[in-house]
Amino acid sequence: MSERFFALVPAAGSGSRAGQPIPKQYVELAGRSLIAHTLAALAAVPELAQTLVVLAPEDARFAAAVPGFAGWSARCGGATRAASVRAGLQALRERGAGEQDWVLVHDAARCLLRPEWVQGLIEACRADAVGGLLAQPVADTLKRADAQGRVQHTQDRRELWAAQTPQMFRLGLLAHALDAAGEAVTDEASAIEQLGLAPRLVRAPLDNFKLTLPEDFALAELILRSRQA
Ligand SMILES: Nc1ccn([C@@H]2O[C@H](COP(=O)(O)OP(=O)(O)OP(=O)(O)O)[C@@H](O)[C@H]2O)c(=O)n1
Ligand SMILES: C[C@](O)(CO)[C@H](O)COP(=O)(O)O
Repeated sequence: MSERFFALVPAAGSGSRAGQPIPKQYVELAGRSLIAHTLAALAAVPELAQTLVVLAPEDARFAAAVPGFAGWSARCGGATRAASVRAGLQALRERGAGEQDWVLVHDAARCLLRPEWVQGLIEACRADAVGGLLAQPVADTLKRADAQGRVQHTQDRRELWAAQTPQMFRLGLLAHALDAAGEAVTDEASAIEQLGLAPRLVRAPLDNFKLTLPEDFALAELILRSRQA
């Protein structure tokens, strides 16, 4: 069987930094839930065989937030993003995904995703021995701070990129990397790097940002509405 591409969407977080009354993935923006925007973008990527959403075990909102969702969901989320992704990889295996299939892990909370960015990542990485991720070269001048909030020094930014998602690796390699890395890694690429491998960086736009803080929601809504106009 030829290799396939699966999307894996961790959506089991609580959104503790977002200041919302419900988990941030279920907040409504421009007429539908944040996660519904994310899944609509993935559904428009023809290369993807299927999308699996990782939910918290106690999740009771998904079905109403994404009516008619045609992909897979599994209530196997863990205490950390890494644990949720590991459980999601196992859920993909149980649904027939193989160790050589590609998995594109994408945060539910990056709801401004566009299908063409995903296609660009796939094109750039499908022949790559390691895999890669969407990312953006850092544009601001970077300061390292001390505990009092005063500048210690200015960091050279020339080789620095901000990691985004999707992050795309073969299922078997990613599962092995995450098992070895433990809970502390904040993205898939970090786990792969710890194996001594170098994921490919694929340049992506700034508006693929992750909704994390309260002020991110108004900006995301503005962008989503401007796309509808
Ligand atoms: N235990 C966790 C933690 C996070 N995520 C998911 O990973 C993505 C990125 O994580 P983040 O932005 O940190 O989300 P939260 O953990 O929900 O936010 P916070 O850290 O502010 O609590 C989100 O789509 C989130 O739902 C997950 O599936 N399981
Ligand atoms: C995966 C990620 O979105 C890449 O930038 C990020 O590392 C998630 O970090 P968080 O602290 O779990 O939000």
